Amino acid sequence: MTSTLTISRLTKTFGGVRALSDVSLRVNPGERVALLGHNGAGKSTLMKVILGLIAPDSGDISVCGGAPGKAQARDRVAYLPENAAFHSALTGLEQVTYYMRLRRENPAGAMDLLARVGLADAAKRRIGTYSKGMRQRVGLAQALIGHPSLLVLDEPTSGLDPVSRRDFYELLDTLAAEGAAILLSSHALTEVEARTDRLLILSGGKLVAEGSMPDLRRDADLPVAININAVNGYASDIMAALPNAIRHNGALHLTCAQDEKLDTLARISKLQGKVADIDVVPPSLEDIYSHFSRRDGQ
Ligand SMILES: Nc1ncnc2c1ncn2[C@@H]1O[C@H](COP(=O)(O)OP(=O)(O)OP(=O)(O)O)[C@@H](O)[C@H]1O
Repeated sequence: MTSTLTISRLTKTFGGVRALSDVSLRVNPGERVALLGHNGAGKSTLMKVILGLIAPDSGDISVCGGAPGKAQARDRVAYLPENAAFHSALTGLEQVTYYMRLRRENPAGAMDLLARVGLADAAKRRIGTYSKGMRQRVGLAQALIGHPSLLVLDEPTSGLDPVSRRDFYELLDTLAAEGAAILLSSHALTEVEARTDRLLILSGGKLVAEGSMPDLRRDADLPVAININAVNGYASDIMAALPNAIRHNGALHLTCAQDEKLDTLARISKLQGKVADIDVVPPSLEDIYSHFSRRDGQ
């Protein structure tokens, strides 16, 4: 399959700051890919390079088969900035109509685009009266002009309520099912885990991890926590059988490597009658993300 976006060994330096260092990645048609990373990790710089707004120092990049910023790429790429600004006196319909004209598209399709993002009823209201979620939808309608093959979305759901977020991702699902490639940056781990196909983690300008959440969980290989509630009077017996266990707030806790989990559970099950209950707590998304996005000194 030909990738919609192919980046190979991309490097970008600002003065002495290495914003991107040897970054390689692909995004295929129909794929929803999340770009994660701490503040200053290089996400916006990567998006600006993809859009052709800034030139890399070195590396190769192909956007929809063309060079970033050139006509072939620009015709097929859409960008939604985190805080898209609109003229508050224009209606949603006027805004989208105006941008359709700029892109030499037939403006008769403006209402259909607004309907697609759930703004048909508010299309003739001034944007100044719209909520943040509604303004974000205008931005998305604008981004959808001309059926883009690649959508680059900078924190598209920040500030949206849960229902607006769900609607937003449902629309992205439809676009991906139609073949669009989607690259979105986000700090909302739970939502991107559920709603994207693949995660890319940038840290200090380097791509430090890539894959689905199960892939990252396996690669991180973080310890599993096990909490044990002892039957009254048996905590010491359990601690003697499980030397790694520590007592905290009346419960017993231990951690073990992923590949020791079944052995550890087998040892606990032999303590039947002494154990009232156990909880097995896998590493959280935040643990896995912090593991990969750790910076020096943090
Ligand atoms: N025009 C510029 N001049 C100098 N340094 C810059 C410039 N643009 C970005 N940088 C630096 O490059 C690094 C990456 O910045 P970038 O904005 O790409 O990070 P980010 O991951 O988008 O961060 P955030 O989540 O805060 O938006 C940072 O150290 C930033 O200060």
